[in-house]
Amino acid sequence: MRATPAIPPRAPERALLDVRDLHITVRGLHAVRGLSFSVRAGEALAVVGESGAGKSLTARAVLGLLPAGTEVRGSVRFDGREWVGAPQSAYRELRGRRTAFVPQDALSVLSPVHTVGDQLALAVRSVRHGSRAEATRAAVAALEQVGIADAGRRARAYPHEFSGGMRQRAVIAMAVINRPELIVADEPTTALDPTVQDRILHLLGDIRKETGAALLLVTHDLGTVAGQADSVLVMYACRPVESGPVTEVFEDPRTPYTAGLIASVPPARAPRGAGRRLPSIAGAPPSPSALPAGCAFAPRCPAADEICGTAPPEPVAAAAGRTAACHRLGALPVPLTRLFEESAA
Ligand SMILES: Nc1ncnc2c1ncn2[C@@H]1O[C@H](COP(=O)(O)OP(=O)(O)OP(=O)(O)O)[C@@H](O)[C@H]1O
Repeated sequence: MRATPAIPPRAPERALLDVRDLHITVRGLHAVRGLSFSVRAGEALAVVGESGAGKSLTARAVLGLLPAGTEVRGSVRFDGREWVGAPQSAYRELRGRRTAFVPQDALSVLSPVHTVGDQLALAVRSVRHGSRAEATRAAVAALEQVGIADAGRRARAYPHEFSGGMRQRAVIAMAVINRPELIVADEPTTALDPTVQDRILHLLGDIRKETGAALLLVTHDLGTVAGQADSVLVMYACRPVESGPVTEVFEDPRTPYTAGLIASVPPARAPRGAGRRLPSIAGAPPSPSALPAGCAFAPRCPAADEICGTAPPEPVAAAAGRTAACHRLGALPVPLTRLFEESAA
């Protein structure tokens, strides 16, 4: 039975961030199509999917950081206020005060000509009254909070004098220094050495819990989601595929795409690539400019049927607090991850 509407109704309990039927068109490319999700105060939501799914555009749309010439339709409400169509001046007020952005590349937000401490102090003074000395003390304390040793001295260094991991720590310090209610992090560790990635992700998770901020975390790596997020939203080729609490989605994925992503996550304790060959999803996602008429995952899906070529599946309620978009819901093998383990054998 498919009685559930395609656009889920607004959450009864008011969400801090509530996105409904978001569409983003960038330079004529319809790159995000009908995305709905919400994040409650203090909650961490991970948005996961392969390259080109539309994750970064979604994260940037929330903060009004989209490139010029981008068209946004739908609704993005932060604390009940509608932001789609708001002027940039309003977004500037929101960013840094109530929300913060952690990008992939720290150098895109740190200025090369000011010391790290001065930049942090400036961030403090842009929203709080107080003396220069107080702002500098807050900057040093924030660097200590993100685990930078000898923070007083380091605050006087320039970004290029920091390692990549330290720069990303400084960006996290900058993001949390004004105690935002929402942190949006777009692949915050992708640019880093793999040995540093886990530490930075854990730092972000710990800091978020300490400050009580909500987190919207964009990642292509489902393996990082388990310890860092409460809920997950899986995207594929511009559209939502599945959403729900992380533990439930991991234990019991409802769509073949999510199952394929889970099957290819290395076992938690094994070093990456060690042991058995991990099954992966054959093929690559389609380009957003050439999506098939039906389900965009059908050409790669071991469970695809004729119905899958008819139209893109709409997300429907799959269980309490969960949605799934698949024409074959209810007619799929259990557990779904077997689909991919068998195809890799
Ligand atoms: N400034 C832009 N100009 C033109 N096309 C863009 C622009 N930004 C994104 N796109 C296109 O929109 C689609 C979605 O991009 P987005 O960056 O949101 O994907 P993603 O899921 O974050 O993938 P990745 O992990 O590779 O960043 C892609 O096809 C991308 O090429």
